[in-house]
Amino acid sequence: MFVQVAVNGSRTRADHHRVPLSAEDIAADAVACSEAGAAALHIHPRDVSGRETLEGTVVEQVCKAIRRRTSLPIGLTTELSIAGSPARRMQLVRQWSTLPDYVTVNVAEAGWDELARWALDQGMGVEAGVWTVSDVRRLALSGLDGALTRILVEPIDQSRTTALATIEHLHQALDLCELRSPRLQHTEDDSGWTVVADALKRGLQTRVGLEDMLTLPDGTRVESNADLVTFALHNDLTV
Ligand SMILES: C[C@H](N)CC(=O)CC(=O)O
Repeated sequence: MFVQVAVNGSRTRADHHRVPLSAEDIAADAVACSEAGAAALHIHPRDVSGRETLEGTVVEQVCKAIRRRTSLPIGLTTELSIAGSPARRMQLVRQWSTLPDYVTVNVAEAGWDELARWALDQGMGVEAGVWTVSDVRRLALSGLDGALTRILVEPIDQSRTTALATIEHLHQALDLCELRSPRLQHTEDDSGWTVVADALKRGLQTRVGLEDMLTLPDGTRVESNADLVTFALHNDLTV
């Protein structure tokens, strides 16, 4: 079972007191998640004030702090809202001197394909996030499928029922377009565990973490990212 952990996203300490923000906190969290059985990381680097950033100095600190302590593959966000514009995003990532193992690229965002091709040219992996059937078509037309680390199937801001319907449409479109990259399925908040359970039923990779959910399926608040990983790996969510 492949469970990635999204340790922080845009969450703040007001959301959860143990959201890791500094490079050292993220590295310590990564170690705990690795020991709990996580297969890979998804991280939003933060500056000293805790704000999300794609600045090269912070990316370097985060990657180096993690690699000093664990060999878990490191994935970084490239969310457009963090950089502000596609041009600024490219300017920032081109300054990275230490590279993560892969980046997440949202196909709905302007400039996604230039960013994905640049990342592949640098030897990084690319996770391509698809939110709609239009994203799937765009991804198919790009011809990037064979080069991707995985496709992220991500219904955004949807109720449980709507999320499951969207997922079904996304998989049908991916099949129709014959996109063969491994699929990881996840979403956030109330629908998070429903979508994880559906991923496991389908035999797909999935993702948990404080970015995606702050509670267990029964509403109990979790203490840490490692608790979420442990729960996903040691409970039969498919029943
Ligand atoms: C909508 C999701 N938060 C997208 C995600 O988790 C990947 C990313 O950082 O770009």
